[in-house]
Amino acid sequence: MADLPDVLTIDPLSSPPDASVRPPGSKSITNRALLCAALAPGTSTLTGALFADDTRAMLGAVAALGATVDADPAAATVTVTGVDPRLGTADATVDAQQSGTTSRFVLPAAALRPGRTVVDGSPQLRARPFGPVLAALRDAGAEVSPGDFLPATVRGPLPGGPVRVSGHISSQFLSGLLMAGPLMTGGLAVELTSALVSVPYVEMTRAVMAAFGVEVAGLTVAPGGYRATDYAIEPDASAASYFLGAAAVAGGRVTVRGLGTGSLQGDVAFADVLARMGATVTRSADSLTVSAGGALHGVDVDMADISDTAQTLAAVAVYADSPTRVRGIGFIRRKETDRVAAVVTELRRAGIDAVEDEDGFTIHPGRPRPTRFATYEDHRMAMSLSLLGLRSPGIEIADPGCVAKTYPDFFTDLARLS
Ligand SMILES: O=C(O)C1=C[C@@H](OP(=O)(O)O)[C@@H](O)[C@H](O)C1
Ligand SMILES: C=C(OP(=O)(O)O)C(=O)O
Repeated sequence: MADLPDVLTIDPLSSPPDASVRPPGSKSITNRALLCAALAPGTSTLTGALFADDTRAMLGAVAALGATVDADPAAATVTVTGVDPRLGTADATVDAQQSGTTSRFVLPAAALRPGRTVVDGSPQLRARPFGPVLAALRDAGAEVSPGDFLPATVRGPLPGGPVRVSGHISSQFLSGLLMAGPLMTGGLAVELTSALVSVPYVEMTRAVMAAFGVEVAGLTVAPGGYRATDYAIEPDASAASYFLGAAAVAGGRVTVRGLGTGSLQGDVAFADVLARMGATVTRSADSLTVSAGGALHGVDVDMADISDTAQTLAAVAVYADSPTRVRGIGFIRRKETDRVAAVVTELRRAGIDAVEDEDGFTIHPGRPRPTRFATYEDHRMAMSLSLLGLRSPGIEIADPGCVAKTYPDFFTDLARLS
């Protein structure tokens, strides 16, 4: 990662972008593939992997579970030799840093180990919810420390069987349980006790598990095991939203290479939201292009399935010709920060009429004034608000280094649009 200053000024583009970009590997796919590979006897090679704080946290986590990892960041490749966690009797600790996926995915896998595993993370992660996955692991027969937050200690064996878990806070609890499912003695049958958010991420879990030889039928996994494989990871679709958003904001064209019609990532649907606003979207087997030139119109959209792109849309909505209402995302108040409050507060700081409600926000178009944006230790605040700087002068991003969570070279890649 390039050295970043404490505050970064974003220079407006001198002309509309006409660019082709390939963001780094998907965080979500990398962290699933790392875990499945770590649970598979034999050696798997992952290509196109993301190297960022969240995936380094998972690399550390799978090593703590006993897997052998050999990472080559320059080649975006990781070789993983898996182990059967049910043989792991030594005590272990996992530092999940700020990573929701690492922590929520590794807890069920760690609970397969007869040794004790302590899972902890940053103060930010300690404030995020863990109650549903910890309760489900207690249901499934693991020994789990009391409480609903990190640090948490888990210990197997994990008999499995029927478990109940909520879906309305995060889909990551369900994904984590499913991935440990084949190694639970009795397999796993999950019953959701509330409506699931972020649904495409559970489809992604099924797809990655299938690539490693495990089928999920509905929410049921039979006892069995993973098979080591070589696995290619697509570029990150949430990261791509900033470049597609840039095309919309600056009235140009951006192609994202590597995100084709067969993408496993729900966030590619962000392009469809831009299409509803008036942009043109073109898809091929291995790319996604957004071009914009005319007026952008506000939309009323439920983003419960693609909530990592809600802040991107908030930035784009500033330049539309009518208000944009985003619904269905109350649960993003418990991500890296309260993202609803944070994005509304920052846009208001720039003089934009932005209004929050319990379930989302409304952005009224306007002309942002020169502003130093706070970023709340949230990579997506930094990346999305930087889009305003591509069109409006005097936009500064405080603590730009927070993008290291998922996209260390984001600002270098953004500068390539000019
Ligand atoms: O499973 C995943 O890889 C993710 C699921 C989503 O979280 P929630 O299910 O908590 O909404 C998303 O916001 C996160 O960035 C990654
Ligand atoms: C919510 C996010 O991450 P996580 O939940 O994996 O920490 C994100 O990357 O926007």
